[in-house]
Amino acid sequence: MEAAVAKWGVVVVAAGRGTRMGTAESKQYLLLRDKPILVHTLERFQAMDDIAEVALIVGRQDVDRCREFVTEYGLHKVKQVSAGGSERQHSVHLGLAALSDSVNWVMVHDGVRPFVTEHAVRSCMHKALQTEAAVLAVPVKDTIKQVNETGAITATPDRRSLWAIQTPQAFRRSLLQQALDQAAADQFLGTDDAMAVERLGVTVSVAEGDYTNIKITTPEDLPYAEFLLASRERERGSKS
Ligand SMILES: Nc1ccn([C@@H]2O[C@H](COP(=O)(O)OP(=O)(O)OP(=O)(O)O)[C@@H](O)[C@H]2O)c(=O)n1
Ligand SMILES: C[C@](O)(CO)[C@H](O)COP(=O)(O)O
Repeated sequence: MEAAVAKWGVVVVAAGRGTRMGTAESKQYLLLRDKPILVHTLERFQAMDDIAEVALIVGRQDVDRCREFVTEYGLHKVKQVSAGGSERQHSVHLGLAALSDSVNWVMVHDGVRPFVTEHAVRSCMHKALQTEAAVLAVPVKDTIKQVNETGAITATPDRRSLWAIQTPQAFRRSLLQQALDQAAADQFLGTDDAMAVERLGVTVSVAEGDYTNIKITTPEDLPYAEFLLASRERERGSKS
């Protein structure tokens, strides 16, 4: 039997409130130089030939302005802009349902990770095609301690086995669908997409990414994001 051709879709989740950022405007709409953070993120996938379509999941109150961004910034791979759920995992579940039926491989990406590189996305896609499920990650640089509610250290896991997990997270679509359906049925909530797949007993692989693929989360991330943007522009300028 002939192997089905991979058709990739991306679910970009941006329906969070950005509580840890603490700004009146949700963090995904804060301007990084001249454009909202979310637009920078969408442009990463817009530029990749092997991405067929993007489903963008945002807060219900932001659907209209995001549809306007799609037109204003020429983000024609964004085929769907729809409302998310109360938790990230619910937003991912809704995004998966919004992709065209013909999409058979999927990546999930945080709308607030605008510095992911094409090289890193490709290595995640490649690893997923080999193994069914893969996430970008970097080895942790600090020593990590487990601390109890009284503030006492209870364990120091071996750092050599610890990785900080990022997005994109890439899966055969049917596998992620099964995992999220099961998680919903069991009322299981994970903090990333891989957790739903792991609990099915399926191995999720790691593709090594970059430390610069930050999730813009707290106020001190903003000046670093400006710095990263300026560095990327300098790099592009020196290549052209
Ligand atoms: N119900 C939710 C919650 C989060 N997200 C998205 O998931 C990504 C990663 O989440 P996080 O950084 O935690 O964003 P927020 O939930 O917005 O932040 P906070 O936890 O500080 O409120 C973000 O792009 C966020 O918009 C989402 O689509 N739907
Ligand atoms: C999916 C994720 O970005 C991987 O690091 C992260 O777990 C999202 O978590 P958050 O609690 O929504 O910040």
